[in-house]
Amino acid sequence: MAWRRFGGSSSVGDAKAIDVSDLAAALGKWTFSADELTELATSLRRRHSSILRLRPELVAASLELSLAPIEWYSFGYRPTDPLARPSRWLPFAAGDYYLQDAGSLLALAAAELDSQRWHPANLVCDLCAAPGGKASAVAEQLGPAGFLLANEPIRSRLPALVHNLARTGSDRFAISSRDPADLASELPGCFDLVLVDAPCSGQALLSRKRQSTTAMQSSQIEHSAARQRRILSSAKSLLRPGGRLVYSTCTFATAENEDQVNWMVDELGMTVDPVDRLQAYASDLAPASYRLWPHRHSCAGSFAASLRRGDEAVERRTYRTQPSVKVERDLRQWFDFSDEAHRWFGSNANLYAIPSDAPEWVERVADQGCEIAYRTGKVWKPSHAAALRRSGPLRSQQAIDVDATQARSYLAGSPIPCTLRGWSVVRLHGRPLGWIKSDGRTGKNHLPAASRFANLDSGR
Ligand SMILES: C[S@@+](CC[C@H](N)C(=O)[O-])C[C@H]1O[C@@H](n2cnc3c(N)ncnc32)[C@H](O)[C@@H]1O
Repeated sequence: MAWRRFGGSSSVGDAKAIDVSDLAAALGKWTFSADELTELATSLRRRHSSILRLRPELVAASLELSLAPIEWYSFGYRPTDPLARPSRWLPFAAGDYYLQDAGSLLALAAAELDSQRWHPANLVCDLCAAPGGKASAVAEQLGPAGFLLANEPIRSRLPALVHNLARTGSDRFAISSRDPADLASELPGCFDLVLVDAPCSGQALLSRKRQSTTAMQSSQIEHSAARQRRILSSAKSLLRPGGRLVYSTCTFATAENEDQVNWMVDELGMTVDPVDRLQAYASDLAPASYRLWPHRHSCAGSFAASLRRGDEAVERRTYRTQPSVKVERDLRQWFDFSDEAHRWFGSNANLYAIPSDAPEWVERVADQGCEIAYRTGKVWKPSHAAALRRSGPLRSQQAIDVDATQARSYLAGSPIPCTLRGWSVVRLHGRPLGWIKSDGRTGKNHLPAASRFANLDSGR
């Protein structure tokens, strides 16, 4: 599985100069003064450092890092030192935070994940989920009865999604890889909240050097806008009456942003649902629409909007829970499978667990969930995701606690001393890091190569 790393460099990029008139045309109906347009063009050549999105249960002060809060999202923090490399800090390897562009937090703020209005029992679909920047934030905020379906149609993008969801330690998610229209015909009216973080022309990615200036071309913008409308129609069908849709992009073109909001109101009959505390970022071109700009907000830039499906009746299907797959005997050595709290699905190569109160339809559409075990040849092994789980009776029966020095050594891939025999989870101050298998003296390191951290700073 590929682990997506988000670097924290703040150096000035060497991206090609951006033609100001091309930029003005690409913005569409949005207008800036000549000076501000030049400022924006300059800012698009600058790389903005990633920020930290903390686990909701953590208090920033407990990390003993020098951080300043992000204004638009309560769990977002920026290192005060612009040269800081938070991807090299031990708390990152231990799963205390996710690194992403501050602009990505706008959609989370629009979904009100960090507010009193968030409902932990929500059924959520992230329709365009990889690599999981938003899906992982949702998974961390779900409580009993809540569930996330993270959908990503491009299969090659699934490993990063799988990995980032595993890092949350939650089991309240499943992963599908369907075209949105297929999913909508399988699961009409099933969700309280659908996130559409749409594929787009990606003009904001210019500053992260993950997009070329073709992002400015009208053909690219029109192509993206047409695809977004198809996805949005499906997203509406997935919502229950009154359910919420949060639409977001990382591009500046109004054709892919405010125009789409107006289209959803006019053509799909949706209503807008303003987010009061985002008023400072409100767009004048459509209601309940918010923007961040690289030259104003020290991020790559983003757009988010909040809408609701009307109360019209939706014909819901009934689903029957599929019987759990039979759990083989050798899996019982690590976990208690006798509990009624879980359902199991998978194949004879991978076993996934979901809480037994997860929606009945999960096994119909899911390819993966929280992986508990996988088989190589005839031998079952416990999965890395199972070690990282932070709740529930499926926790390993055995764990060993290590200090920061041992944790760094383990995370770099080294064996560690362990007097327990067999499989144990290695923990740092209660945070699970991964598996070892010990002969009673030395614990062999079972961290997947993609989850190792060879260059952690020693002081943090
Ligand atoms: C902006 S990215 C999503 C980022 C993700 N939400 C996050 O926060 O990490 C858009 C995603 O949509 C996926 N995608 C591409 N075509 C799609 C389609 N027709 N329907 C749904 N998603 C699509 C892309 O593969 C990509 O992973």
